Amino acid sequence: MLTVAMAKGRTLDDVVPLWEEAGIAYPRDWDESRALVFEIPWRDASLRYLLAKPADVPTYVAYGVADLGVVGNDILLEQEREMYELFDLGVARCKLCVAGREEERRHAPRRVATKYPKLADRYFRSQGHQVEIVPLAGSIELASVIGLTDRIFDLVQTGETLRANGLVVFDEVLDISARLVANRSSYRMKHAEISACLHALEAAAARRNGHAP
Ligand SMILES: Nc1ncnc2c1ncn2[C@@H]1O[C@H](COP(=O)(O)OP(=O)(O)OP(=O)(O)O)[C@@H](O)[C@H]1O
Ligand SMILES: O=P(O)(O)OC[C@H]1O[C@H](OP(=O)(O)OP(=O)(O)O)[C@H](O)[C@@H]1O
Repeated sequence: MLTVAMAKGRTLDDVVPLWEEAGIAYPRDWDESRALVFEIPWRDASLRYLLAKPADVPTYVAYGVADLGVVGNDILLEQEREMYELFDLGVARCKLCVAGREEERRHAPRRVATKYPKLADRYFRSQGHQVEIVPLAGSIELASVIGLTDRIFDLVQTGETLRANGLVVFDEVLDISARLVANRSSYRMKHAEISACLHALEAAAARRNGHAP
């Protein structure tokens, strides 16, 4: 049995087609169901999926209740838990950016709203700025719109949320995408099953990129 902690929401939506192309079994009804654990046979073993909030996926993997996890590198980098990152799935792509109101651009940053306090602090220090971090749980743009902060440090995909709120990107900091991660001891103890998953995903991703068997 291999247990996979999957980040629900946008990550899951983008990962499912790749899972399908890789031929890895998954429950077709996990969208409609309120259940959080699903078990399904795959090859000569079985896969158990845990549907978790993205920010909780590293916890399940680090504690070893999940052997594998699927989650964005934004969360992995912010949490820095001990685990192996096996593969960049290349989906659920977006960018971690610094943004704000255009008129703030010429002023040095002082206050920054974000869901990623550690990454934001590290980034602004690397730029020679010591800023006050204002941690928020969501709708980060609001902080800049109403002038609570002069910068936000947040994910941008289409740019629609920024445009709708009169904000602009000041700097693109990191490329984000969904990653396959493994618990360290699972990686040793369940190497064959994990490799089977990994190789199926690598082959599917290579076919997508047009260089593949
Ligand atoms: N446009 C995007 N905005 C936010 N996250 C994105 C975007 N595109 C991909 N992602 C990935 O999806 C993850 C967030 O997914 P999602 O927004 O479904 O969960 P959440 O932050 O827990 O939100 P909620 O609390 O609204 O359910 C991010 O960590 C990131 O890796
Ligand atoms: O560039 P876009 O395509 O507009 O996407 C970016 C927006 O999506 C995310 O928010 P989400 O919808 O997850 O809500 P949240 O801010 O409450 O987490 C992110 O935090 C941005 O606000």
